Amino acid sequence: MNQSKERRILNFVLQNAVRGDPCSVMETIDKYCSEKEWAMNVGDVKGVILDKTVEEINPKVALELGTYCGYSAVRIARLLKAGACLLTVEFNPEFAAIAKQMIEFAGVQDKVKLLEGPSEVIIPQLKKKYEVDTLDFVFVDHWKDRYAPDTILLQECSLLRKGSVLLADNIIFPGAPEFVKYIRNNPRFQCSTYPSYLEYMKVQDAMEKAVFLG
Ligand SMILES: O=C(CSCCNC(=O)c1cc(-c2ccc(F)cc2)cc(O)c1O)c1ccc(O)c(O)c1
Ligand SMILES: [Mg+2]
Repeated sequence: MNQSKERRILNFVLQNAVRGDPCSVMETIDKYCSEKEWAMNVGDVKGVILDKTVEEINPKVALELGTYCGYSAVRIARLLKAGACLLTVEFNPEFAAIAKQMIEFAGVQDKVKLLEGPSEVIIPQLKKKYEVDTLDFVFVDHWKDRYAPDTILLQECSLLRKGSVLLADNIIFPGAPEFVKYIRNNPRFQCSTYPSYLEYMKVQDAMEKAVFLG
């Protein structure tokens, strides 16, 4: 049976990156996806915006919606301080299996908990099943029509506290118009937009940062 693109990306990392070196894993994925096969990782350009946001917040508890191959989970986890953790949610079992191996190869598995299932099922479980109190940082990068409902769900589940930061990918391309309309018109969020480019392409994209005001 022919391999999936995600399996080809993982194999390229296993054969070319340095085990235990998150930067090597990120660089190797970026090399493959810019030279061989495009894939929907946040990538090296928007990745710098993600890095700066994580470094500014220095989260103890971070959530990622949309793991895919684990690129941004590795990117975020490498910046987490001792005792901090990233919970990352992936709906697709094939992607989750790839991401698990990618996270382990990068050596960040002790900081990352990969949760497999739909975000609308996982989010309501975070407090009781995964012992989360509130989230310091949320990277939103899953199905674009889930951004708004899941932001509402995070609030309904009391998972946000004054100062919690959401960072949403792809608000220009593919776009998340319902989310942008919801978050920018919501007085409980302080929003800022970071223009950038779609991963590995000369196509405009942007990230939206939203600080929950409580
Ligand atoms: O992860 C998923 C679904 S797949 C990843 C979503 N991401 C995208 O669709 C995505 C797409 C593009 C893109 C696609 C086609 C183009 F022509 C150009 C760009 C770029 C990105 O940066 C992306 O992030 C998930 C769904 C439900 C859950 O409940 C859950 O927990 C997880
Ligand atoms: Mg994305």
